[in-house]
Order: sequence, then C-alpha cells, then structure tokens
Amino acid sequence: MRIDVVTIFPEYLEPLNVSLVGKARARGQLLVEVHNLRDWTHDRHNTVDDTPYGGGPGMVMKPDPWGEALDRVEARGRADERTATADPVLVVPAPSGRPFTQALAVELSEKPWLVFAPARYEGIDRRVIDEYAGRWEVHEVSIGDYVLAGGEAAVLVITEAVARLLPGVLGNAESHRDDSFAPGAMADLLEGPVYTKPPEWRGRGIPEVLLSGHHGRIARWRRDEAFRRTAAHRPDLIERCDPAALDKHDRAV
Ligand SMILES: COc1ccc2nc(C(=O)O)sc2c1
Repeated sequence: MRIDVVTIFPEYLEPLNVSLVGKARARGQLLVEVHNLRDWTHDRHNTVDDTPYGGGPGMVMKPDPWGEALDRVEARGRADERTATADPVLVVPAPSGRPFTQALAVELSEKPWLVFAPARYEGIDRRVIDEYAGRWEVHEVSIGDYVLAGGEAAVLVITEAVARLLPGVLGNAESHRDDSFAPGAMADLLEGPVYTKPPEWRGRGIPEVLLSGHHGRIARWRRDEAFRRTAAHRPDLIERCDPAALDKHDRAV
C-alpha cells in the first residue's frame, strides 16, 4: 500500500515513523510520503488560506495549492511501478465526514493507494473535493464527535487502524479475529479483559478458567466477558450483535 499525506504540518506525521507503521514502512509493506502543502504556494508568505466567501469567522484553505499538490502527488504515484496502474483514494478527515469504523478500516486496507488531505482552519474550499470526486474515489471521514483543530490527528488514527490490517503487519494473523469491532461474530462486541504473568500481583490472581488449558471454556469465558463489557460500556452495540454469527463463533472455538 502507498499512502500520501498532504499537510501544512508535516512534523505532525512523525509518529508514522515509529512502532507498527514505522516497522511496516521499514519492511517495505507500506510506503508513506508526507508532503508540505506550502511547497505548492508561490507567494512570499506561502499563503494557504483566505477569508471565506459569504463572510463568517476563520479562514478557508485555498483551492490552488491543493490542486497543484494533489496533481503532483498523483503524478508521483503513477510514476511508482507499485501504483502505476492504481487509482488513488482520497481520504478527507472532516468533522462532517462519515464515522470512521473498523468496517471502513477494512475497506480502506484493501485499497492500493490512499491520499490523505487533512484540513486546517475552517476546512478546504469545497471545489477541491468536487474536482477530485470526478475522477478519484473520495471518502470524507470523521474519527469522532468532538472538535479537533485539524485533520492530522485523524490521519494518524486512520493510518494505524488500516496499516495493522495489511497482510504480515501484525505478527499473529489471528489477532484480527478477536479485535473489538472485527467483522464477523465479534463485529459489535468490545474485547474482554486480558492478563499476563505474574500469576499474582498485589494480591490479585488470574481468573481460574484462563489457567485451565481448556480452550473451549476459555473462548466462551472471553465471549461472555466481551458481552459483559459491551453491555456495561456500549449497550448501544448489544442489539446489533448477530446471535447466529456469535453462535457460529462459539461453535468454531
Ligand atoms: C479544520 O480541519 C478539521 C477540523 C476538525 C476535524 N475533526 C475531525 C474528525 O475526524 O473528527 S477531522 C477535522 C479536520
């Protein structure tokens, strides 16, 4: 997978050099290029924003730098043999976007090339999204119902959620199966509690079932704990569970 990010804060994307995403880049499983939007400005002050038509507070990101930047990113991607025949998918983090979910992470992880356009200020001139929607797949995505100052934090969240789904990135392929929100039986359940050594810590032991070596009982206990945690923290998800899929999950373990 190739990921391009166009931003006025390239340094904000430094976390993509470490941990899971950093290792995937080092192994060549993921190519990430971060571009400074200001490289496509031509005035002395490298201006990327201007006042909104129709008045109102704040500033709007100008279309010209974005158009030049995205065209250049497309040209560079097409010059890369790994994406020469692919079409970029534009991902625009925005408070007005569709909620980012594990299902969308799975959908995006199957694309060969993502181009992120995180906004700042009051957002990007709408004509930019309209221009690229004419020839690229475009997703406007929100990572949550709260106010951020820009889209770069969303890029970090989306990139990590997508990268961990790429083949070979997570050591244990099974790890995906019981993820919270993983498609299938666990699609709408939160993961239950986890434990590791030592067997006793500050007078607290381990649930006996986890020491039993009985895989069927352990799986059922984990499923029940997931139900318990979901009912406590996200009751809204319980009615979305598919009892048939859960039953199949139980029978499979
Ligand atoms: C101005 O650019 C913004 C502002 C807020 C914001 N919030 C997001 C979210 O995903 O919640 S993306 C995003 C972009």
